[in-house]
Amino acid sequence: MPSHASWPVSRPGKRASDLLSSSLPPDFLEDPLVPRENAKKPWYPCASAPFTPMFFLLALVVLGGLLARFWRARRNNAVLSLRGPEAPSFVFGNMLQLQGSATYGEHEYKWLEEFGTVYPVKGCLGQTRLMISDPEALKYLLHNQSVSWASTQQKSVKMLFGYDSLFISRGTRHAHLRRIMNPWFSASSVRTMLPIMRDAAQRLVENWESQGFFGKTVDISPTLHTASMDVISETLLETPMHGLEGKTSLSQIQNVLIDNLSGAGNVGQLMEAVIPYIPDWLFKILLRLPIPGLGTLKDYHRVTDDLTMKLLAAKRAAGETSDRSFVGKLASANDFSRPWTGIKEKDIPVHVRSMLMAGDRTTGDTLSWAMYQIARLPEFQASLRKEARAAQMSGEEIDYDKLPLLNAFLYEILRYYPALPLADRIAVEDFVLPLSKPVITKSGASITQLPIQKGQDIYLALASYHRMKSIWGEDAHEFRPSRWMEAEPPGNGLGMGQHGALLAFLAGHGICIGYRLAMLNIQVLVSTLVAKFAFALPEDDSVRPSFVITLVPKTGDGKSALPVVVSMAD
Ligand code: HEM
Repeated sequence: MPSHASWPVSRPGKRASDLLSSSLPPDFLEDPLVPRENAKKPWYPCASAPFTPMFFLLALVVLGGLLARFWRARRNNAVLSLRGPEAPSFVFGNMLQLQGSATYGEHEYKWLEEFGTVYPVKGCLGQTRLMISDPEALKYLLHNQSVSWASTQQKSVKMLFGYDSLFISRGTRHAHLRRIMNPWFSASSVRTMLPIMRDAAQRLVENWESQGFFGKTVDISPTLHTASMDVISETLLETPMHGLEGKTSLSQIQNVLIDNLSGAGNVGQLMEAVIPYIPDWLFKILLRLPIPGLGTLKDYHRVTDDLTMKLLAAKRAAGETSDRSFVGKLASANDFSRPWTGIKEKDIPVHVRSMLMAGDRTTGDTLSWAMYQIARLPEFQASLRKEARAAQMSGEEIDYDKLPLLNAFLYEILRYYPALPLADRIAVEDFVLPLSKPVITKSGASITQLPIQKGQDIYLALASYHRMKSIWGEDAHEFRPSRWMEAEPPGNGLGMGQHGALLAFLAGHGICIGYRLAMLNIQVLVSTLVAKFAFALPEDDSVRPSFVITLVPKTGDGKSALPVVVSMAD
């Protein structure tokens, strides 16, 4: 088993305290990654006298909510008639098997074979969650408004980004925000970002060359994340962040935030079950308490508010507030004639943060998995290199969508390692879910549709859906890019995703707004790196996908890392 101390890590820059550079507000923390509160202080609010009533109030609210939910769920609930896995414990239900297994899918893919595409699993504290990978059912949920983001996710979004985020807006407000933002994410607009992407790819090459780790086993994941994030932040904020040079790295600050949120392990699982019962007003008060970790969140808000507002002020001074930039588009949305129209100036940073965060780990992890599979498949790597070099040497502008091997490979990466394997939802009304094929209940009855009650917790099981043999073939559990090079992409005609039946970017009204930007960013980085360098897996490779909200590469010792052997390609 490799020890971490033995691999050089492809660090984008210097020390943690150097993460934020001169482009940030001068009063910004010396080191935002170090919580400012004394770490020895108890973190729980009831530890000091003034918080005691607050803690008991919170406990009462949560207990009441859990009991009411439990009682409602028992009433004539068709979901309970379905077969599903036994829960190893009441406290954690099946959640540790689902989200905490060393290799993501260890249990889930077996359940898919045993219980089919619609089955209940147990959440924490007796909750029932419905796992759905049936294509008809998914299509229904993606194109209707019967479900919304689950309450815990909504609260996390409000806390991380702010209250007007695209993620949690619904109906006419959601459609309005998409109308304002869609043009910036269109194919023609994303093409104008190519120079920034090429520049980031070139700087990544130089960074690796200057670190001189060729021939060694190196954890390349940090620099891959930083390079992709440099692109996203520069395109959104029109300011070079130079994360690769060790200056401002929003990616690293965001990583600390996400790690704080997702690294709570078993406690985090329980919190997820409890948070929905905390009313918004109480949640807002809790966010004001001196809880360690919230300092980093406040600093992140301060930095992103400041960067956005400075950019806006510069645009105003230059009379450019309605230009084609992202912030320009938001600033010119000033028609407040209807309740759902317009974007208030104070909310512009909310949308910037939503994009920065949404594009961060998703892009970085997808890129990391691409480099992992390139290292794993030497022959395929050689063909990919040939294609990339031929395109570079053609002397013409590269159309990355026209590189057949690269695109087949990336679609397979997105299928095999969907950045979001589980999308959390909650039913906001009673409805009847259509199913593409009958499901057999515990009593042996065959049903072709399933009544769902308002309040039902649901997982859109995207990773399971991507492993369904009926769509992807008998070899659905194999990584095989050539499936995307057949006459028609797999699942074409099912009317599911934006390419074949792929749901890595979801579909319907909530389809990932940034998928073109993400694809081009990854295409440019992968083809630049594979043209220049050769990659191989170390002999003791133990990398596996692990669930940390997204699918993160982790080594056998549980560390987030992607160790590969890098050398100059012939
Ligand atoms: C490979 C990279 C990416 C993947 C796999 C990905 C995947 C997804 C998925 C699955 C969703 C739906 C989440 C849900 O509803 O539960 C989503 C939504 C979203 N993504 Fe991405 N994403 C990627 C990159 C990006 C980038 C680069 C941006 C922006 C810069 C972005 C912005 C968003 C936004 C704003 C939403 C919410 C859309 C809405 O609700 O209307 N994503 N993404």
